Parts: sequence; structure tokens; C-alpha cells
Amino acid sequence: MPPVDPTRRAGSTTVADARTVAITIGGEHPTAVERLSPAAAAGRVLAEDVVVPLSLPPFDNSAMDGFAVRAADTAAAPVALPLVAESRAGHPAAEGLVPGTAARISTGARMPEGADAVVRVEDADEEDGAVRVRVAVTAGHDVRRAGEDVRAGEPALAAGALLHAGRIALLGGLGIAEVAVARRPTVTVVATGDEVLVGGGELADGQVHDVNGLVLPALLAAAGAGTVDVVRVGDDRDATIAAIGGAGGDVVVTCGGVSVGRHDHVRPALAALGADERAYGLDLQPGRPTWIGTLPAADGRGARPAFGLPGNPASALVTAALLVVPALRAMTGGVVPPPLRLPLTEAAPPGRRTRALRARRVADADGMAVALLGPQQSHRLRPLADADALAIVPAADAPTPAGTPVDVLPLPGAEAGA
Ligand SMILES: Nc1nc2c(c(=O)[nH]1)N[C@H]1C(S)=C(S)[C@@H](COP(=O)(O)OP(=O)(O)OC[C@H]3O[C@@H](n4cnc5c(N)ncnc54)[C@H](O)[C@@H]3O)O[C@H]1N2
Ligand code: MOO
Repeated sequence: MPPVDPTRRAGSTTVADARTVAITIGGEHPTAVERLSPAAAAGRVLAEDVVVPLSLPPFDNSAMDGFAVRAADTAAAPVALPLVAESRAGHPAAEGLVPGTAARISTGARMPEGADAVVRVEDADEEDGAVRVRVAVTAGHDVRRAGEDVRAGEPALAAGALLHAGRIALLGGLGIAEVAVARRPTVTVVATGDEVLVGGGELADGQVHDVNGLVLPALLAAAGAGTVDVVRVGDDRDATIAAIGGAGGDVVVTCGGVSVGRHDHVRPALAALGADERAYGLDLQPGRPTWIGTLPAADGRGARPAFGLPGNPASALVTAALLVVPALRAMTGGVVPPPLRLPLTEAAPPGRRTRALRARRVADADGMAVALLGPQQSHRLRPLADADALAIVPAADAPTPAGTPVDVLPLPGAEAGA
């Protein structure tokens, strides 16, 4: 597959091309399918179409607590109707209604034979074995019809659907005991850097606390990854080769050491391991020195997607969100949602590369818009903490004016306004 337009100069793969490469690689390495109960399948991607096995509601039933009647009997309301039966949820009335009679009924209880409407408790008075109906109702009033929700034989959910709570509701209502879903892809993060102190404590001169080893598991778990293990490696070529080569998981994600410095060993290590480089160097700020490709089968493990993310925390988070997250979704056969399109609340500064700016979705009088979060260099953590989305702003010599619509990608696990 030639993923990248060969006429583009090296190191300038567009964000759109890079996402296509990531999604393609993900699709080439699908995870296994397993069968789970709907309760256990929450957050998974459905692996096969589900057809509605029975119509819902399964029977005509009452939408309200009240009295099942024949609508025609209420035309001259107020009218008293003798109560001849009761239909409770799970305990249908044994007998039907003959003209001029009524039955007590509960919400969700089966409509008795002969009844075609429900009078709410609030609109009636019960006395001496009869109900005095104060309002006239028409046929079908407060009745839920069999099959009005979904019909047997029609599609319920399509393969690729993410099983969120509402879809679990449909599976539950249909009585489906098991669904085929994709296994969550597992990830190993190989975090590089002699300067990184893991687990807190006192910083020695020149050290920084670990950020990426926390950020990537948090982001990827929110995006549907299974276990995300983190292994550490110093700035050493052989150790980097050993760490990447020995990494478990369905996907390997390195961070740091992917640029062009004397102590950046990731790209040469990937080459030494026989990795297939599909893209290196993006038209993206932050995230330019990102590597995308696959590791070959080795040591009993199959070939698998690999991502070399830059070490700056914003670069790591941005490239993981833009590339690794859709790749994981593609590995499960899931639909990768398209970006939102929202106007900028303020002008974006000029920039020589396409920017993935840390941003917040905001609602104003005209609807949703996207607000940028101040200075955006790739070492800064403040904008990451405040962001719930990335705003993709094309390269421009002049400021991009307020009001310009841009692509917006919500960050997994971050909700607008929360
Ligand atoms: N001469 C050039 N220098 C750099 C270039 C370039 O094109 N020419 N590209 C710059 C860009 S853009 C980026 S992005 C960075 C990426 O560098 P690396 O991926 O090699 O990352 P490192 O050098 O290892 O680290 C960069 C930065 O990130 C900090 N870091 C790394 N890991 C962690 C961690 N787990 N937790 C917190 N912080 C981490 C590290 O301390 C550095 O400050 O290269 C530019 N240089
Ligand atoms: O591309 Mo780097 O990611 O500017 O900071």
C-alpha cells in the first residue's frame, strides 16, 4: 500500500493521510471476536449484525396506571363502569372486557382482550366495585402497541456499532443473551528517556516527573484499549531494540526518542527490528517526528501496529489521540467518527504547520464553538489539563479569523463542559 502521496516531501505527511494510514494499519490487524453478555459488552464494538428476534413491545400494554376500558364506553363521560378484572405487570387479566365494563391496570400490564384504551387514575374515581370515568378517551389512548418500537426481522444493530448504554438497552429488551464483540486491543507503551523519574519523589538535577507513562494509559483506556502496560527504557540503542522487540500487546506505542538527536534511538531501533515504516514526519504541530508502521511477526507474536510518538507531553497526547485512538477502533472493526466542524471563538495565530490545538468546546448564543487554550508549545501541561478536544487549524501565514469553521476531535474521556 503506498499510503502517502509520493510527491509530498519527506516529513510532511498530512494529518488526514496519517490518520488514513493509522486506520488502515488498524484494520489490517483485527482483534479476535468473543461472545459476551450485553452487560459485559458495554463499551465494546459489535462484530456481527444483530437482527430483531421479537417485536417490541411484545404485547399491547398500558402506558399508565389506571383503568382499561373500551373507548366507546367513555364517550358520554362521566360514566360508571363495573370493574371485572385486574391486569398487573407480569400478571395479565385472565378475562377480557365485555362492553360496559372496565379493569384495573398497571403501567406495563397487558391490555385485557376487548379493551382499547386506558383512563389514568387521576381521571377516574373507584368506588363500590366500579370506576367513575371523568374524561372521554379515544381508542389507543395510553396504550403501547405491540411492535411499535421494533419489529421482528428488521436490523437491530450493525457490526461496527459501539455498544453504549442505549444499545445495551435495546439488546436487553430483545432478550439477547450473548453478542459477538471484538476483544479490546492491548497496548504496550515503551517510554524512553534517561531524564524521566517514575513514581514521584525528589527530582535530581535535570530530571522531570513522568507524564507520558500516565497519560497514554489514561487516554487509550478511555478510547477502548484493554490493558495498557508501560515499560521503561533509557536512551540506549540496544536497550531500545530489546524493549520494543520484547514488548507484548496487540499494539506497541513508543514515546520519546523519535526525533533526530544523538540520543534518539527509536527509529533506528524500529529499523533494526525489521519494522515496516508507513510514515515518518507529519505536517503537524505538535507531533512532527511521529513514526507510523508495523512490527513484523517475531517470538510467536504476529505482526502488529506500532507508533513512535514524540516525547513532549502535548506531542504524545495529541498524536495518540489523532492516530492511535482511531487505529485501536479500526482494530475492533469499529466506526471511526468523523471530526466535528465548529467555528473558532477567536483568531488562531499563524503557523507553518497544521496545528492540533488544545481546545474546549463551548456553547454560545449561536450554538457550539471551539475555544483555544492560550500558549500551546508542546511541553506545556496547562492547556492539556483544560482541553476537552483538539482543534485542527491548517497552516497559515496570517491569523485564522474568529468564526472560521475547523475540524474538532473530542478527546476520549473528556466531556464538553465537564
Ligand atoms: N534538531 C531538532 N530537534 C528537535 C526536532 C527537530 O526536528 N530537530 N524536533 C522537535 C520536536 S517537534 C519534538 S516533538 C521533539 C521530539 O523529540 P523526541 O520524541 O525525540 O523526544 P525526547 O527528545 O525524548 O523528549 C522530548 C521532550 O519530552 C520530554 N519527555 C519525554 N518523555 C517524557 C515523559 N515520559 N514524561 C515527561 N516528559 C517526557 C523530554 O524530557 C523532553 O523535554 O524533538 C524536538 N527536537
Ligand atoms: O512537533 Mo513537536 O511535537 O513540535 O513539539
